[in-house]
Amino acid sequence: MNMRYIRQTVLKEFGDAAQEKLAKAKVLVVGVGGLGIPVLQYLNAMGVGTLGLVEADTVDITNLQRQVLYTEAEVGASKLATAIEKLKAQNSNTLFKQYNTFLAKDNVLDIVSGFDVVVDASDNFATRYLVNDACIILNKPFVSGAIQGFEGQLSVFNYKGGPTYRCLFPNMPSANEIPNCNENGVLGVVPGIIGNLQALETVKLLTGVGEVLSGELLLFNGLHQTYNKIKFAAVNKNLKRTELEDSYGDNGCATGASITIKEFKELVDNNTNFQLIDVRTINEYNVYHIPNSIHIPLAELDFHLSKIKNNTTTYVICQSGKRSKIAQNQLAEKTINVVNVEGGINAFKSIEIV
Ligand SMILES: Nc1ncnc2c1ncn2[C@@H]1O[C@H](COP(=O)(O)OP(=O)(O)OP(=O)(O)O)[C@@H](O)[C@H]1O
Repeated sequence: MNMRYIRQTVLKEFGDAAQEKLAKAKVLVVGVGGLGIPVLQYLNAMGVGTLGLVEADTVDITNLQRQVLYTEAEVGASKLATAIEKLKAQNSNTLFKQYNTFLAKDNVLDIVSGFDVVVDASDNFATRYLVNDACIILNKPFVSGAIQGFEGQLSVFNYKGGPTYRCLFPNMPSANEIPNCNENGVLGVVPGIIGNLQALETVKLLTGVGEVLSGELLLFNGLHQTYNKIKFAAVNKNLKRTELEDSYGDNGCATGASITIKEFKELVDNNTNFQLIDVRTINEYNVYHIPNSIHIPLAELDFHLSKIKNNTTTYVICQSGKRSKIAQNQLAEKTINVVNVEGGINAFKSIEIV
């Protein structure tokens, strides 16, 4: 008998049988932020045998009000490395698989295939649809959580033939339907609540104890302390899929840091030491560019990675902010973290004139 887990194995509904199932389980957690941290801490504490972590972001000062695993001293450090170190100290029996990348179309099937369950703890639609579609192709359930403001949502998708994310939300919202993440506040404790509920659903799903929240969406409102459930049905055409979509757009605002044009302008005006990659075409670059920027057109990015030094903060800019976002995601897949300059040269020129 393993004393470590006695307080849960003593529960007659749980017992040694459920504990053994946890020990054999392999769970992939996508994103080690507000939701991913409580998910990982509890699954690790409770004895899930293998935990996979996908993350390529670094700790930001604005993360600390909700990402409670990280400390002030770790601002700027890799979330993945920092989290793994702490989780290993928490439970040395767990096998950790680390993926220092953002989950993307070209890596999702490889990564997800090694796990029994996926917990989506990311914060953007592109990743949610990607996880959903990969889980359908590979026939894996996934535990989904989402938060905004004082509210959160929770459901388990693709569980034993149950509805998928697309049965509830058939298509990815267009860019102008997605709120700007900078305006997207969240009360620190809310991801803690939803993340813990995701951990609970994962444990139930793995052990067969209790009822899994499949075909139902839990809506949590922190201001009124209400938990409502709505039921939804499977839509046949969404249950089968053999291929990913051609594109999942970019990963929204969450997959990499960005800087407002005002903040960026201050850096330029103060001659702060940084590296700026300009990913526009040569014509655009010749018309106007920020002094000392390094020109690498987006289409040639992969061939010029050696031009990007990794010992300084790197910003990436284009004309309006769209291509630079794509470049940022492309670089993130090569585990190169860059900061996107919001609004690009257009925005830079407009405040230069003011
Ligand atoms: N495709 C992805 N693959 C892996 N991790 C992802 C992916 N998309 C988002 N994430 C990660 O999920 C986490 C979500 O955390 P959270 O919602 O608390 O916000 P954040 O991105 O850390 O902060 P902010 O939104 O304030 O910039 C982030 O650490 C982010 O890097």
